[in-house]
Parts: sequence; structure tokens; C-alpha cells
Amino acid sequence: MTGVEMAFPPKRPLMSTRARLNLYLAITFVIVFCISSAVLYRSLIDGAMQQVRRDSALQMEMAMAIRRYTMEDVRPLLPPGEVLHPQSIPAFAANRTMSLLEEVRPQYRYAEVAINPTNPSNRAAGWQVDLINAFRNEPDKIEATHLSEGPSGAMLHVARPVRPTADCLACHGAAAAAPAGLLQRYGRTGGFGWKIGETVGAQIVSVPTTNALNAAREAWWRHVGASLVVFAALFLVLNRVLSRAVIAPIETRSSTWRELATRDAVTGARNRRSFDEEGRALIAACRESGADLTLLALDIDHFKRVNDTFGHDVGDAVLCEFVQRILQASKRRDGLYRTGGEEFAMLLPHSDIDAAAAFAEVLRRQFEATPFSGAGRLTASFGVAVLLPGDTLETLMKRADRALYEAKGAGRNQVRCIVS
Ligand SMILES: Nc1nc2c(ncn2[C@@H]2O[C@H](COP(=O)(O)OP(=O)(O)OP(=O)(O)O)[C@@H](O)[C@H]2O)c(=O)[nH]1
Repeated sequence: MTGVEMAFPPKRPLMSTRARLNLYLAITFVIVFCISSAVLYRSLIDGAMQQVRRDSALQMEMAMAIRRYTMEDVRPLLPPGEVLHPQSIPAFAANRTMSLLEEVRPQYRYAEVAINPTNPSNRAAGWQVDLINAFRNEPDKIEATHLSEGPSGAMLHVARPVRPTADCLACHGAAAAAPAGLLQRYGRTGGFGWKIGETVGAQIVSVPTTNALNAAREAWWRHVGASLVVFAALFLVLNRVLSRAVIAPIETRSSTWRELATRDAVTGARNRRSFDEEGRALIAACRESGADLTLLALDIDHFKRVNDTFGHDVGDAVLCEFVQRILQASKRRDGLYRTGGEEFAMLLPHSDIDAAAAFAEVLRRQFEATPFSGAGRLTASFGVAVLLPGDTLETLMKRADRALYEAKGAGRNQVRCIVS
């Protein structure tokens, strides 16, 4: 056997239909998964914050109820006078009661603070002052929020303005008119001169957000994990179903169509169309890599006589046997092309003219020595041409044909080479 190598097999698409289907499925799943996870994350966080706000609203309502109870039920029994009972002051009662609640619900805080308080421990500081000033700047505002980050986590502070009514001025109007007990307990320095409707302070409810947000994030991670499992299972099922129901039949049909479009129906050799396409690609590849390329033109001698003597069917069988013998003698299964009736061509990359001629000679001897079944002894002629700079497939083919005609002209059953 010779060392020549026949043409490269035709190039396949970079990705198979199956691989493309998997890629599209995977991309679709990733997009759907990311969008649904992002939407879920947003809604879980929003839900957690709404829960925090509901908690703060409930706490504020509790404080308001305590104030009201103090004002309506306690104050009439213990009106400010010579002796001051702080328990009868709404702000004191609310602060005190809510501080008891804080013992069982740590971090849930309530504070009534003022810029100019009667009780110095109720003096607003830092962001509390900012909230009060915000209410002062916008008298229509009835609620303001502030988020803070502390050692125990993030907190949401919800504030409502404290605006004195006529009742409040009994203690917080002029210091001279204030009850003696109040002056005696807190002095004359703070908590006087308030005016009806002006913002003097704020009720502030503080609620932790960290726990609720962490719970929302944990729920999100659980969902992400479960979704991943569901998406992966769905991917596998869809992949299987589509592969069996759609891709497999398409691949079978397309490979059949490819065979029909690129092979000669009688001999199974690659057809003229393949020769043109693959020949051009091969020339470009050999030019780029600098590899040799030779073209072998083959033709059965006096083939017409086979048809005329034994019939067209035997002629077909001879063509098939001719192809099989060539393929068996070469390394590759592709690379032999039927370019005409009983004319064939072979593209031999990495073969110089001597190697190609030697291969042709092996074939020639083999044909000559071994009779064809049904048709007896037959010979073939060969023309060899090597790829030259500036060659196209057509010019290369022309030279190989010329060499073949020279072989025919010289009596057939021989190999002729044309180098330039
Ligand atoms: N059985 C069969 N014959 C074919 C087929 N295609 C072409 N032929 C015949 O091949 C013969 C080719 O004849 P020619 O071109 O005269 O060539 P030849 O007889 O081989 O003579 P040389 O090539 O000069 O040696 C014709 O008789 C065609 O009818 C085919 O597919 N099957």
C-alpha cells in the first residue's frame, strides 16, 4: 500500500443541532431563572419591609392608646397641681409603658422626644432633631422615616410630629402659669413657650429590620435551591423529549440529505459538487499550511466497450468495483470523486508528484492484474498534476486532464505527470 493521503473529509458545522438546542435551552433557562429569582428577591424584601412597617404602625397605635388612656382616664383623677404625678403625663406614660414592652421585645423601642422638653431626658438628639426639623419645614407632613445601622443590626424609625393642643399649654405655655408641682420637679428651664400646632417634638417608634430581612433572604435562598433542582430536572426532561421527538429525526434526515447531495448514487463516491467545494477548500488550506497537493485524474480505458459488450448493469458494477478498489488502496474513505461518466479524480494532500505518481502506478498495476467480475481484464489511465502557485481548482484540473489525455494518447494503461 502507498503512503498517499486522500482529501480531508468535508467540514462539519461547528455545533451540532443537538448542541445548539442544549445551548438555547440552557440560555433560556438561565434567563428565566435569573429574572424570576430577581423578581422573587425584590418581592420578598418588599414583603419583609411591609411587615416591619406593620409592626411599627401597631407599636405607634399602642403608644397613642396609652396616651389617650392617660389623658382621658388618669389625668382627671390626678390633675397637675401642687403635687405632680408624672404617671398622669401622656408622654411619660407612653415612654414608660413602651419601655416595659421593650423588656419582652428587645430592640422594639418607643421614644417621645422634643427640642425643648420639660424632662431633660426627653431631649431630641442627632437624627431625631433632623426628623423634628423635617416636620417643622413641612407642616403637612404626618409621618417620616429614618433607617439606621447599629451594633444590634439595622433599625427602621418611624416618626410622627408632636404638635401641642390647647390642653397641652396648661403645662407648656408660660412658665409662670405652669402647675407648681411641675415647676418643683423639672424647674423653669425647659418645656415652656410651646404654641398650639407648632411642631415641638416627635413620637418615634423603632423596629429592627435585620431579622425580617434575614428571614426573607433565607426564604429566597431556599427558593433558589429548589428552583435549581426543578430547572435542572425540566432541562433534562425537555432535552430528552426534544432530542427524541425532534432532533433525532432531523439529524437522520439531514445526514441522508447530505449523503444524497454529496455522493454519486451509482458508485457511492463523492460527486462533482463535493469535488468543487472540497477542492477549493483544500487548495486554500494547503496554500496556508504550505503543504503539497496533487490531483489525480483517472479514467477506465475503453469503458464504452464494457457497456456495449456486457450491458449497462455490468458497466455500473464495474464502476462500483473500480471505486472500491481505489478506496481500499488508499488511507481514507473520502477523497475520491466521480467527476464524469467513467472519469474520477483524487485530491492527495501532503503528497508530492512522485508519491502521487507512485500511488497511481500501484493502482494501474492492480487494475491490470486483477480482472473485474463480469467484465474481465480492464485497464485505466492516470494523469497527475501538482498544485502550483497561482493555481485554481480549474487550472489544476486542466493540467491533470491534459496528463490523462497524454496517457490515453500514448496507448492508455499508463500514468502521466505534468509538473508545470
Ligand atoms: N454503465 C454506465 N456507463 C456509463 C455511465 N456514465 C457514463 N457511461 C458510459 O461510459 C462511456 C464512456 O465512453 P467514452 O467517453 O467513449 O470513453 P471510453 O470508451 O472509456 O474510451 P476512453 O476513455 O477513450 O478509453 C459511455 O458509453 C457512457 O455511456 C454510468 O453511470 N454507467
